[in-house]
Amino acid sequence: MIELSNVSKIYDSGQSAVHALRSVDLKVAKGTIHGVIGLSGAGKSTLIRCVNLLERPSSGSVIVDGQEMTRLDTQALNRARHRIGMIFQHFNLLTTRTVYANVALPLELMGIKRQAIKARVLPLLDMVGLGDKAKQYPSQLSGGQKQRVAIARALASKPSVLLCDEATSALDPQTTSSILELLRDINQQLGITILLITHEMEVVKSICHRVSLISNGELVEDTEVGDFFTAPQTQLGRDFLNDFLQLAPPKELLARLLDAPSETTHPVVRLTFSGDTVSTPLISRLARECGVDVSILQAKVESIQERTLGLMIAELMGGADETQKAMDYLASHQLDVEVLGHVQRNA
Ligand SMILES: Nc1ncnc2c1ncn2[C@@H]1O[C@H](COP(=O)(O)OP(=O)(O)OP(=O)(O)O)[C@@H](O)[C@H]1O
Repeated sequence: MIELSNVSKIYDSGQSAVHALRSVDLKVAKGTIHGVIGLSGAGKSTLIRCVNLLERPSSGSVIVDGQEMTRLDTQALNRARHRIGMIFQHFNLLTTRTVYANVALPLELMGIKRQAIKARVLPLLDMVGLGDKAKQYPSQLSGGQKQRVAIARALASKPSVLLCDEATSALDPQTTSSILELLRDINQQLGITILLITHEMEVVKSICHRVSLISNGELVEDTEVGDFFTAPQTQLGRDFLNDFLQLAPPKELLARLLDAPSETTHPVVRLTFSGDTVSTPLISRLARECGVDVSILQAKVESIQERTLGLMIAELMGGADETQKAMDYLASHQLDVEVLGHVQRNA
């Protein structure tokens, strides 16, 4: 549905060039919700704007719905953009137009007749839950309602793709959930493919099927959401996950964490359980079968879509042989084990 191949974008702002995207390959399957997550300045907005050519890539290919976007002339590009709706963080509504007139605008620009516009706009307003707000102006609406108007406007030209540029970043958590629910309904009921960018893991967790992680203009992970939450492949992915789960070692522990083991230290590990391992009594077996004591420093269980994820930070207390046996035991039970460091015994 959307296929970016080898896309690079360099902003040449006179004195210095900024490499905002570096050889990005991205495929978004038809009918899916695909999230792109990354830190500020990573290149998320540039990436999503390259899909409808609001930004023209410096090189590479952008195919949407079978069409190579970079080769279209202005008229053909305008037509192609009718099939690609977009919503923004700050809604971008026209303040002097009513809700109805905002949603009608793209249809007016397409030269559609008044009656046909009415027949399209009113059901759209009903769909986004604003059937009674047609005559109001944006200034009379809440942030969530404004985003609903923007969604209705984006859907007016019956797009097959919806691009969401930080669509919930300006909203409070409750309003965010209701907008995400609306996006999920649009995906499921209308079969619209959604590409969204966000810096919030909650957004990815709530509605995305697949997620890509962007760092410094490069896509560094591209995976199913369940896999990203249970076994991120990069340190940045792990940092996002830990921030989201708020499962970082306590400051007091960090202060005494040593990089290298010695005869007088115990390892401190972060264990990630997923699938069947969540419900297996591994820790008590670990103690029994390997002869170590396990001191649990932090633990959490999360539901990520259909999957359950357990996380734990624990100190494995025992002699060198016992702790090695314990590490082998954990590894053999498909747990993700990360050694965070080592602490002095009895410290
Ligand atoms: N028009 C521009 N001219 C020059 N540099 C730009 C332009 N737009 C973006 N950049 C630079 O490109 C890089 C990527 O920016 P981009 O806005 O795509 O990142 P982002 O991940 O969306 O960030 P944020 O989450 O803060 O919006 C940044 O270094 C940014 O300063």
